Amino acid sequence: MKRTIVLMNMGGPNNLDEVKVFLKNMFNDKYIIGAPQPIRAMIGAIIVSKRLEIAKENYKKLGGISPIVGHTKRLVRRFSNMVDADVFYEMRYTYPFAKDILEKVKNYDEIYAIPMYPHYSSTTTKSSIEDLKKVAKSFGIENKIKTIDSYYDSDLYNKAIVERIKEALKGENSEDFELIFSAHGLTQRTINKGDLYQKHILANVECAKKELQKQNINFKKIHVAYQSRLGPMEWLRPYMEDKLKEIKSKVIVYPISFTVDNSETLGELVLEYGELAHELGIKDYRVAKAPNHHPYFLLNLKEIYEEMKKF
Ligand SMILES: C=CC1=C(C)c2cc3[nH]c(cc4nc(cc5[nH]c(cc1n2)c(C)c5CCC(=O)O)C(CCC(=O)O)=C4C)c(C)c3C=C
Ligand SMILES: [Fe+2]
Ligand SMILES: [Fe+2]
Repeated sequence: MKRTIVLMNMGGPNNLDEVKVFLKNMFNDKYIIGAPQPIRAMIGAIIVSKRLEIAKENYKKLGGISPIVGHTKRLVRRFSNMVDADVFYEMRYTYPFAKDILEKVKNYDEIYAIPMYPHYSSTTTKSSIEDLKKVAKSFGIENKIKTIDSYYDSDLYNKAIVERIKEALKGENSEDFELIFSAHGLTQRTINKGDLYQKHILANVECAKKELQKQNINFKKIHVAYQSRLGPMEWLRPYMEDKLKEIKSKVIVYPISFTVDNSETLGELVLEYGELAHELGIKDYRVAKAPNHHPYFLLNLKEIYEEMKKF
C-alpha cells in the first residue's frame, strides 16, 4: 500500500512578484468573495489594486517571502521522518497548487489531505478541500482522497499551544501577564451564513485554558480578539487594536488561528501591533510562536493521520 500525506494551506508569496498572484487567487475564490462571476472578478480586481502596494511593502519587511513557506517546508521534512507515507504540501493561492502535487502523487493508493487549519471555515478548509477534490476528479483519483475538517480540540494540539505560551513567558511569573488569544478575523456576514469558524475558535480557547489550568499556569486576565481586518465591512469583534487599548500590564499574544507562523503573525502581530503596543505604553509585549514544528504538533499530525487510516 503506497500512501501519501498532503498538508493543505493557504499559501503566501514565495517572492515579491508572487504577491499579486496570491492576492488575485484569493480574491477570485468564491468562498472569500461571495458574488457570482463576472461581478466577483470585478470586485477582486478592485481589492487587489487597492491592496497590492501595501501588501508588497509588508512582505518586503519580511524579506520578500512569506514565512509560511519555510515553516511549511520544515514541517513536511520533520513529519516525513515520523510516518509510513511520503509527505507533500500544497497551497490554495500560490505554488505548489493542488494540480502540481496531485500530478506527483496520482499513482499512490491513498492520499491523506490534512488541512493546516485547525478550525473549520468555508473560507479556508472548505475552499481547500473542495479545490483539491475538484482537481482530483479531473485526474480520476477523487476516491483516493481522505480528509478531515478540524482538530482544534485535540489534546496534543492544545499541549503544543501551551508549550509555545510557556516559551514566551521565558520562566517569568504568568500572573504578571495578560494573555490575548488573537484569531484571524472573518466578516460577520460569513458567520451569519453559518460558518463554524468563530465557534471553533472560542472552543479552542476553552481547550487551551483547560490545559493552562491543568499545568497551574494562571494569567491576570485572558482575552480573545480578532486581527487582519480588511475593507469597510463589519468583521468579528473585538478588534485587536481595541483590545490592546484595554491592556493594563505585560502581555502575551498567542496567534490561535494558525498552525505555522506567517505574514499575519510575524508582520501584523509582531511588527504592526508591536508598534501600537509601544505607542499605547505597553511595556512588555510578546508574541508567542505558532505550533510550527513543535514535537507535540508533529505528534498531533501523526495521531490525525493514524486515525484517518482507520476509516
Ligand atoms: C476577505 C478577506 C479574507 C478572509 C475572509 C480571510 C480569511 C482567513 N485567512 C486566514 C489565514 C491567513 N490569511 C493570510 C493573509 C491574508 N488574508 C487576507 C484576507 C482574508 N483572509 C489577505 C488580504 C491576506 C494577505 C496579507 C495582507 O494583504 O494583509 C495569511 C498569511 C499568508 C502569508 O503570506 O503568510 C494567512 C495564514 C484564515 C485562517 C482565515 C479564516 C478563517
Ligand atoms: Fe486571511
Ligand atoms: Fe493582515
